[in-house]
Amino acid sequence: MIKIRGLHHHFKIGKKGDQREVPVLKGVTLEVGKGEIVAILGKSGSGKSTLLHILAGFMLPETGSVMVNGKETSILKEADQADFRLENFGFIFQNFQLMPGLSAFENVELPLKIKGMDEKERKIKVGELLEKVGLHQVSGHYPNELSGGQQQRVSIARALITDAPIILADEPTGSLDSETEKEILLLIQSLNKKLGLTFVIITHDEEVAAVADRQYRLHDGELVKGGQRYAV
Ligand SMILES: Nc1ncnc2c1ncn2[C@@H]1O[C@H](COP(=O)(O)OP(=O)(O)OP(=O)(O)O)[C@@H](O)[C@H]1O
Repeated sequence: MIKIRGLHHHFKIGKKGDQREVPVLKGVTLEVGKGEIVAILGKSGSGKSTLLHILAGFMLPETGSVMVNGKETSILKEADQADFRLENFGFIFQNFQLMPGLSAFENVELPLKIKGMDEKERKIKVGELLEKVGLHQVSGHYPNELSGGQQQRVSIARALITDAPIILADEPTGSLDSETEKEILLLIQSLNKKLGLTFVIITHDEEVAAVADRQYRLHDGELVKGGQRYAV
């Protein structure tokens, strides 16, 4: 499903004329199969977000190859990247990134509107998904009327609504207390099992990474394998 080969990336820092190159990824190779949960651990600044941004096509790698569903994404044109991303990836962020002026229902509905799905079909699809993630009773609430865990459930539903097969999660429980973290990790595990979704989770938290089938650690620009799965 995902095949990353020999990924190198550096950033240039400092003022023009006095710039320094900082290597962040130094030959990252990773394969993720359909229906797997893979966690990428790493300290702050180790390059986790950089790797995720390259995987999602927000950034081009300096060298290396990123294949998603058999397609080399680094050669796609910018407009095609956006379509490819919408079709293949759903995103979950630490700070939820919900639209404050839209209800839970409308936040989840938005990607379908963008895709041009008709209203009747949208209402049915969103209603079913909100039920699956346990939010049907608060579907009319605005983000500021929801708890952190409920907001993250909305953002998970929004990530799933377009039927993208791969969910990229960036510190998905980073803003939540430990009880709510467990709930969200259980939801991720159950969606993985029931819907066969593939998850790539980046985190600095060992407990979050422990829900994954495989864990890797980004260290000195390279991925090191380690860790074992446990049930929450
Ligand atoms: N646009 C940029 N320009 C210059 N340097 C950058 C840029 N983006 C990231 N970096 C540097 O690259 C390194 C990796 O950053 P990255 O955000 O990928 O790390 P991270 O592991 O996701 O960190 P965190 O856990 O704190 O979010 C850091 O040293 C950072 O300062």
